[in-house]
Amino acid sequence: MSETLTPTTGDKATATGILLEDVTKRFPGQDKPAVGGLTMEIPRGSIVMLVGPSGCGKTTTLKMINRLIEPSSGRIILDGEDVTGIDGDQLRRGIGYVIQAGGLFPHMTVAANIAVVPKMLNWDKDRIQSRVDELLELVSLDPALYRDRYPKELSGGQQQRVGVARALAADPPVLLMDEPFGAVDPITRQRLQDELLHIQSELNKTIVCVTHDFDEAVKLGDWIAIFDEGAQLVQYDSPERILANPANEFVENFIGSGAGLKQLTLTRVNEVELASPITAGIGDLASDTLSRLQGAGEQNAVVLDERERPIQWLSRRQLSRLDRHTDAVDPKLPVISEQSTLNDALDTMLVSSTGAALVTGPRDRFLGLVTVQTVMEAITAANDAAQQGSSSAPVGLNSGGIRRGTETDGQAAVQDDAGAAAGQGTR
Ligand SMILES: Nc1ncnc2c1ncn2[C@@H]1O[C@H](COP(=O)(O)OP(=O)(O)OP(=O)(O)O)[C@@H](O)[C@H]1O
Repeated sequence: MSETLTPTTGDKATATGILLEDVTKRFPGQDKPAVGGLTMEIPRGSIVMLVGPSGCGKTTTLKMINRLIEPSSGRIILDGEDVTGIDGDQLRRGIGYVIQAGGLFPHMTVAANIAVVPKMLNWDKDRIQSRVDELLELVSLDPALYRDRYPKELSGGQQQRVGVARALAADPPVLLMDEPFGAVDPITRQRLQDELLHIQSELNKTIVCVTHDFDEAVKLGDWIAIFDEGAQLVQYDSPERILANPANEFVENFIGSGAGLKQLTLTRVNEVELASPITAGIGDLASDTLSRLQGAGEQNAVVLDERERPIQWLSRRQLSRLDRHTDAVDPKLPVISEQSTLNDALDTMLVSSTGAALVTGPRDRFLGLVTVQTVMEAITAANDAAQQGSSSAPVGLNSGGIRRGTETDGQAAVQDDAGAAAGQGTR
């Protein structure tokens, strides 16, 4: 393990999306550094969540990556290139940045907001226009409806989506997000999280995201960095291992109660096997559907519209009173996305008291059913995996903040916990 502990060579940096190397930030007039001697690998193509108490240095760490805040010392390396000294504006054009409530320019339309960076990069008009529409589709906003609106004509969730589209406009390899879903209601937040995961499964960006919400960190993060004051890394590991083996009492308190239930947040619906119920189309004879149900020994059938989206979920009894399936959409259908967590699935099932939820994929197409039974089996599997998981965590350590760190400081800190950060070794 020890050869992976000193990420100071060019080779190592190339394998890493982002590398913070012994980075310190001191603000004038503050006696302690906001970020003290932080060394941290952000693996390429992964989502790293930064969590920790208020004022511990999360945002400062994030903003040093795109140099909105200049480090007092240390180096920032992006895809193998030391960017600590390059022009900040140029650097930021290559890094997507999303802040709370989208941070949109109020006097510009949605399209103009998304086009800001492509314009700076001198893209031609047609290319910008088609990119804007493509991105609006990506974040699930109909371009024809939304491209000419102003931010104030959008809901909070829609503004946030446009913020994500804007950050992705020039297809940057790195996306920085500061409390991106902090300003929206819990249901919208869940949807936006699911969409981010959808987008990430397509685009595979290197994402660093600050959040106050530990559940959000567990849901979105490939890796979670838990900071204490001065951006001292207390633990940097997979959500599974942090939940199963919190490094110390600070982390335990941070996780809060219900670590067992939080395991449900670790598994997404697309990782479990879905059941395939009987389905029917609009206009089909209900009696046919009923006899197929009876033949299969099942109780409920799903009615799909012409684009294969679920619109009704009917029991034998409801079917027996029907002639043909109509196109009426049941607004109370227990539908979840394949990117939803099993926690979300269980919530949906409990509210609808059906013991199952309908799962949809891209463009809301019906994929199958997830049942309580599936959820229970997945919890057992997740627990087993957390106990056995062996992939090593990225490097993360502090050199000691105020006193500049030595090699020995850093190594001692990491060896503490099999590669996971354990800043307490140096404090
Ligand atoms: N521009 C600044 N000038 C002086 N001190 C600052 C400045 N920005 C941040 N700080 C201080 O640096 C420390 C870290 O702040 P930072 O915003 O990074 O914390 P955070 O973990 O993101 O907090 P929160 O969760 O509350 O957003 C805090 O003590 C803060 O007061």
